Formats: sequence, C-alpha cells, structure tokens
Amino acid sequence: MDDRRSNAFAENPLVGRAVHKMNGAGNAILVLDLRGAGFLPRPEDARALARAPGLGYDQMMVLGDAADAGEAAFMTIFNQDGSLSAACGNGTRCVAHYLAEQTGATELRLATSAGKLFVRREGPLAYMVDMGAPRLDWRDIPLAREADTACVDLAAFGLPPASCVSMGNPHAIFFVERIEDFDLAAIGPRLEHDPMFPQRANISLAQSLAPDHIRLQVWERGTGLTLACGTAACATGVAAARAGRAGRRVKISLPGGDLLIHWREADDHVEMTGPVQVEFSQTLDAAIFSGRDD
Ligand SMILES: N[C@H](CCC[C@H](N)C(=O)O)C(=O)O
Repeated sequence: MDDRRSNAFAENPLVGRAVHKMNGAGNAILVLDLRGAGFLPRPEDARALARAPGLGYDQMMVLGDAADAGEAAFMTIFNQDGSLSAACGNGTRCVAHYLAEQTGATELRLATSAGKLFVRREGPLAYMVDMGAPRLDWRDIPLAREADTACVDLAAFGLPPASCVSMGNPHAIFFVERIEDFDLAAIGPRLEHDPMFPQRANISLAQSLAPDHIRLQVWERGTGLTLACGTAACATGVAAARAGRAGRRVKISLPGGDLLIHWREADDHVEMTGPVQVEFSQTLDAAIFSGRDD
C-alpha cells in the first residue's frame, strides 16, 4: 500500500483501548491503563478525550509501568487542555480503587513524576492517600520571585493575600469571608495565568466554617472549575494550619463532596481521605480522535 495513504489512515493506538470513568468527590476522572503498552497519549489525544461527548474528564490518569517492584503503577496525569500535572489527589484514589478491585490489595504504592504515594483502602469505596510533604519554599511552588509563601500579595479582585503551597503541583489559596462574594469562573483564569506563577497555578477560595471545617471552591489549572480537587484540599489544610485558622485535622467541603485532611506532625506528610465512585467503562473508537484540535 502507498505509504502516505497508510499513514493517513493509520489508526490511533488508543482505538480499542478501554477507559474507566470514575469520580472522586465529584472530580471527573478517566482511568486509562497503558501498563505494558509502551506509549502515552499525545496532548491532542488528551484534548480529544476531554471533549468526547459523554466521556469527558477533569483529569485523565494514565497508568504506565512502575520503575520499582513494590509499586503498582506510574501515573501520568493529564488536564483537559492536554497539559500535565505531577499530582492529583482525587484521581489517585480512583486509580487505587481500579487496582484494588483487580488485585484485592488493601494497601498499594503508586508513583508520579512528583514522587511516591502510599494508599490504604478504608472501606468499599473510600481510600486514604499519603500525599507526601507540602513544599512551602517560593522556589518549589514555584513563584516568579522571592516571597513569603504564607502571604503572597497578588493585589487583585479585592482578594486578600494568597497562601501558596505545592503538593507536587502549585496552589494559591485565598481565605475569604464568603465564597459567593467572588466569581471564581471569571477571576480564576486570570489568577491561574498571573505572572507570579511561571507554571500557572490552581486557584482556591476557602471559607472557614469552624476550626475543623472549611468550604472550598477550586479553579483548576488546565481544566477550570471542578466539583472537587484533592491536592487543593491538602494545600488548603496546610495553609489553614500554618495561619492558625485550623488544627492539623480538618474537613474540607467541596461542591462534590467532603475530604478529610490530616497534616501529620510526626513526618510533615498530608493524609487525604475521601470517596470514589465508579461510573462506566467504554472502549475508545476512532471517531473520538477524528475531530479538529483547536
Ligand atoms: N483534581 C486534582 C488536581 C489537579 C491539578 C491540576 N489541575 C494541575 O495541577 O494542573 C486533585 O484532585 O488533586
């Protein structure tokens, strides 16, 4: 066959693969198991999957082969816009559930480009993830210039200074009196792209309800408004404890559900506990990848 023709009609290697739609506290997660496959989706494939009718996702968790024998999988995490994130708390619980159902394991280790994660099953549909230690140095967030990360003045939209935390991905949290006083869909994209954030940032509005309870709404880097964001909940728990607004154990209520955060004193690690839901599985067809990539 003519080479150019065969290339033009060559099928995307994702066609025929199964994806598993799940959610973690409402955060829409697609799990794509490519262990043993030896390839990753391209950014344009990730975008095509994000806009596929009835499929869609906030994050796609792609499983690849782990480097260490004790690890179940390496996770490559895509946002809707095809960009990568080194961490995703809700997606990690979903991946843990997918693997736990296959193997019966109640404890497992997973890896991302940001490090290693330990997960424990807490119930039929509940998992605790050790998300590791937060990073609070301005260079690690990263910020564009030296600043006190507990108090970053972005001087915008009538918001107070932000608290910035990295959980492997960058977060800016604004503690406000009432979340409803701000239009996060309007200000989120502008703050995400603020020059202070050379790698952009996830933007959260947090409202203290009690010393152990915080409401949270998140504009996610590369995705937009979501019903929940696990790493944002972790970062908010850290920021609240750091500022004396909360203790080290706090419930974070997001539009899609609640997450329990415990910033351990002993080793500085953040534990996140929360639910997963399985929605459906589907085999990918060629039509998903045939549209324009704008
Ligand atoms: N929803 C995810 C976080 C996605 C973060 C991503 N938007 C980025 O940092 O680029 C979570 O549950 O932690």
